[in-house]
Amino acid sequence: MTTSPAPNAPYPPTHKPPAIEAVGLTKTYGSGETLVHALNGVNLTIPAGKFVAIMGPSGSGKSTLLHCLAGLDRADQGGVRVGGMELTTLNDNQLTKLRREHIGFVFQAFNLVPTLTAAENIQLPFALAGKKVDQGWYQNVVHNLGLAERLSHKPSQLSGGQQQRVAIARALLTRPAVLFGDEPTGNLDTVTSAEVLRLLRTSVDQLNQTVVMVTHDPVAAGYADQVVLLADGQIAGILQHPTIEQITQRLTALREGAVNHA
Ligand SMILES: Nc1ncnc2c1ncn2[C@@H]1O[C@H](COP(=O)(O)OP(=O)(O)OP(=O)(O)O)[C@@H](O)[C@H]1O
Repeated sequence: MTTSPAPNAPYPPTHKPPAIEAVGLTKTYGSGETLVHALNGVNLTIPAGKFVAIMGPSGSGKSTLLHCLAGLDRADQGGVRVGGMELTTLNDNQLTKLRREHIGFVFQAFNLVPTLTAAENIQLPFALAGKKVDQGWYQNVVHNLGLAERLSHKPSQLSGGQQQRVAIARALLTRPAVLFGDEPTGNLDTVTSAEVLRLLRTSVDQLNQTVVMVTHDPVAAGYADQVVLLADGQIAGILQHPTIEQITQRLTALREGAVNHA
């Protein structure tokens, strides 16, 4: 016989609070005839220690959602909690501090400092904050991302994939509550892109990182545990461990829907 837990029973020891909880997010741009509902009541929970891809037709609100979740932009209405911290009530200085200390970013452009070595780039946020790097964690990250042999190289001496690995290592070094990627493989060829996606996967599987990535590429999204589909600023579906074919099918249907609505 199975019994239900008491209503206020503590979570089982394996339960982790979600990495992100967004409730009722709305964001509009413009007014009158040019009014656009970029986000139109988005409710989304992202579990900790998972790899999540955000997909949808062009203009569906992916970047707006990512920016609101990452504290880079503010929603007009609704709440966002990241790692248990409520973002919406923070002022600009508090938000900047939270982003610096608790949130990691990887963009399409690698954003490395050309005059610094890979090691210096990875440790730059700590140098700027005057904080000491946890050497054990640094070695762990560098080892897991396969960068040990490249640490004294400058960005110009590294391939695109290696530069993105340095950017990922830099983001992971602060042990962010969430690592956000905005088209992190958008500038990479297919082979290098696969290498970077495998490493993001490794950061989830080996380092217990939560990764949230916007991508247009069903192959990239195929590395994720969960694909969140957006259409017209709303959640249009969530796919758990989808195949590339399933992702492509759903995206095609959403794009056709978007064209029919236009
Ligand atoms: N700063 C802005 N001013 C006015 N409209 C904006 C602004 N930013 C975004 N929008 C509009 O909000 C909607 C959602 O934009 P968003 O960039 O989030 O979509 P997206 O899904 O990331 O698109 P894409 O895949 O083309 O990058 C679009 O209609 C866009 O034109």
